[in-house]
Amino acid sequence: MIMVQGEVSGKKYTEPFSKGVLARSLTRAEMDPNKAYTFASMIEAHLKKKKVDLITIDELVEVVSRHLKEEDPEVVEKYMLWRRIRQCKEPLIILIGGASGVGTSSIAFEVANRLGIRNMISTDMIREVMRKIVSRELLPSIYESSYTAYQSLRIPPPPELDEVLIGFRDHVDSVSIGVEAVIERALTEGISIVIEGVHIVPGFIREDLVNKENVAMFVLTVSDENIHKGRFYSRCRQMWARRPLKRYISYFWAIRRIHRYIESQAKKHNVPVIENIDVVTTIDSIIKSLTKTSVKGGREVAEETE
Ligand SMILES: Nc1ncnc2c1ncn2[C@@H]1O[C@H](COP(=O)(O)OP(=O)(O)O)[C@@H](O)[C@H]1O
Ligand SMILES: O=C(O)[C@@H](COP(=O)(O)O)OP(=O)(O)O
Repeated sequence: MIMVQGEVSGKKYTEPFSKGVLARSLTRAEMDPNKAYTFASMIEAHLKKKKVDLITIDELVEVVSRHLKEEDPEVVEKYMLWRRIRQCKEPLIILIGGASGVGTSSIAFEVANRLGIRNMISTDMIREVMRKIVSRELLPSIYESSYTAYQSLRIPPPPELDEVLIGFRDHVDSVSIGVEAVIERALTEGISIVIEGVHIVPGFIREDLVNKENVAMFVLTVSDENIHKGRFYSRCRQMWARRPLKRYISYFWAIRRIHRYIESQAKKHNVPVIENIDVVTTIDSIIKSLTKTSVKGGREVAEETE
């Protein structure tokens, strides 16, 4: 049997070589699942032929990338990027924001999947919990949607100010307290997590949290209004969708204003803005950006995920 030796927090461990585990990491680098399994079997055969009975993870990665270079040069680049992110000692907290409908939940799911992160929460859920704790009288804006929050303002803003944005800011300001609590808990427990939704707005979450090396924020945009509108149609087509299309379409004008505001906040706070047209391109830019910024130095693995 071939044993693989890894290291967690300075402690060495060994486990049997698994074609399934290797194949899964290759599919995360976008290799076709069937091909990934065949490739993993080929690596196993190669190690057996070389009479290897113990191999370190680093050596295994070297063997895999050497063979991958011949097989599929594109996958090797993605595989190495994925490895670098996994080599971070700290938990990874990924925040994905954007106006309703730009694709934060779809992209968060894909990113979590690609990185093997098992925890994901939407800010809508955080808001829902907060609604059970705080009364409507005390905090009326969180009982609204982000794009209708302006209707709950107790004192109408002066006419020169945009009431939609005043309402939105109020709404996000409150939900951000819940978002901060989730980030703090994840940091304390050492849990990697993806948090997504319209309440992830640059400038609203405490700086001491967002400035941490292992906390990364992204803002998604869809510049073309028609494409953005189309996303509501595609979302509501799903059989289980319970969100009324009419509501999003009738407030689409407000959602677009919020879209512009979130984008401007991202630019002001140097948060990467990613145009979410093609899912694969969006995910690739998030993963690339993560290796450049939040995972500085490529440190030793905290294998939470496998
Ligand atoms: N890059 C993309 N290309 C095509 N459709 C997308 C893309 N991102 C999201 N969608 C689709 O757009 C709709 C809205 O996406 P969703 O993730 O629910 O948005 P949000 O969570 O930001 O409101 C869904 O039907 C989703 O499948
Ligand atoms: O407040 C909001 O803008 C949306 C955000 O949800 P997503 O569209 O981003 O999933 O929630 P709603 O109140 O419509 O359920």
